[in-house]
Amino acid sequence: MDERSTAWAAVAEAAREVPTLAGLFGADTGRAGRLSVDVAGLHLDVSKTHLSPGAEAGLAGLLGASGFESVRAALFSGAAVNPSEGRAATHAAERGSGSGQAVAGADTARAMTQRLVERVAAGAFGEIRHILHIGIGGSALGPALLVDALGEGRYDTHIISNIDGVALERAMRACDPARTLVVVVSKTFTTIETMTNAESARDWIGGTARFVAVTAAPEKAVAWGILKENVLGFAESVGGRYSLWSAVGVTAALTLGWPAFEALLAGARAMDRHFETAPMEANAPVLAAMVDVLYAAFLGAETRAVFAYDERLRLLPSFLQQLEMESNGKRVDREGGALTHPSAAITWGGTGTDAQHAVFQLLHQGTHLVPAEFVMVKTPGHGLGAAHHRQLLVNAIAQGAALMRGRTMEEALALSGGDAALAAAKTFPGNRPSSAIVLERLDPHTLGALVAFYEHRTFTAAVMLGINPFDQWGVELGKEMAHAALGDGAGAGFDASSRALLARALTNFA
Ligand SMILES: O=P(O)(O)OC[C@H]1O[C@](O)(CO)[C@@H](O)[C@@H]1O
Repeated sequence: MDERSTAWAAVAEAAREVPTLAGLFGADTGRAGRLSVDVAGLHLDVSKTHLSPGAEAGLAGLLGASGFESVRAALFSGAAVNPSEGRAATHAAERGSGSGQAVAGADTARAMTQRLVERVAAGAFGEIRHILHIGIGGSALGPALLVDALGEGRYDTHIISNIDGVALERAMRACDPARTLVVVVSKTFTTIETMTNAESARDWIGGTARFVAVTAAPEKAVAWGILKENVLGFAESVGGRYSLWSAVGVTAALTLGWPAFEALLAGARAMDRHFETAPMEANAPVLAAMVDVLYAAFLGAETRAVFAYDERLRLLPSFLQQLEMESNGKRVDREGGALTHPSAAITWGGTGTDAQHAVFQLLHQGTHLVPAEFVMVKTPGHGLGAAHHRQLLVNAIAQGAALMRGRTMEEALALSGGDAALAAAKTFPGNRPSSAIVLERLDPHTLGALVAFYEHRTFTAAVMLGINPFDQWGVELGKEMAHAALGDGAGAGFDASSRALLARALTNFA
């Protein structure tokens, strides 16, 4: 057996004997403190998970056997960590972390982005009241998270992604075309949804004078009609789902102001430093990744659920779905060999307390194992008084406590007047895992740290799983087949069912 296989087998062995959560706390009175980390305004607590001392040691061994320290150094130095595309992954350089040429390139690109923000404020595009951001996937989800989380800004900002014209039409109705700046964000500048929406926006405005492009293919944006001075570039080595730190963040920088954008980058840099230097047992992204891999690859959890107990973070679950599933939803390893173990879990979630009244039944009493994550913010985002926020936070914490504690049959019988069937329905198995993240406050700095935490957690899990988190070949086939069917209108290469569906669905467009 090679070193990685041996380390993998050691984790599997530790996972076979993992104690209950109550047992883990009983054996270690310092567990809550030992498995909590404070960094950059973020408190992480993974103590209510089955990360036993044996599993933690095994996973640390797996990281060592997977060359974690050298891959992490390669990430920050700008070396090619994305083998299937032969590229570096320079998102940390975009916020000024690490070394190598990418950091200097990112500094220059950032200065151009700042200049654009200043030009808009100085009236270079006339009086701007609305921003219409057009992009999809990584070219929309990050900016949308930032703008939604950090509240009302200087402009009325709309972020449009879907090809369904309903989305764009609704935004158009809310905006005055004469006072709208359109920001078209597409790394490739070929994505069909984005280009179709951009064309409709161009028709609506009647030209491209108030258009800005953000792309790794600036020549395509210019050929499309956007003035060269309004085109912001970013490097090919910045993946879409990791791109909000680059010029892709310009909509957030415009809406929230440049100092806020700088604070976002500074928060992420603080997390970068922690990730690079903190010891494994006190390294927040590493600990969280160990938990993720333990459940997904060793304990059979097919999903993990993230609940934002804060309305301002309601887009966090959808942002994380792309970050985690597009990064780590792979079936081959870095060398192209078939994975012999599960890759990442399916990420899903919602907001609390809403989700308690919708999906928590399954978490508490269903037959699936679902590690839950509760994300909270200490300070409220409203001025309505303490009752709202107190209830919000207490509910999040009570859910985690209830998942772990459960309710025994004896306790349930006492509540059911001895009715055994009712008592069975009222019994909770408990021993169900959760982790908690508490932010000191929600501001650009802590949000930057939070997003960088999730990026590094995803990367660390990929290292343990042996996969490349920076490519996304799995999105190509469906795109290609849609392209072919748009060309011939009949789906010549499709199966019989899909051809019949095409014929039925497209009768209005013959
Ligand atoms: O920025 P682009 O090139 O328009 O791509 C948008 C998104 O499409 C994807 O390639 C997936 O289809 C994502 O990875 C990316 O974020």
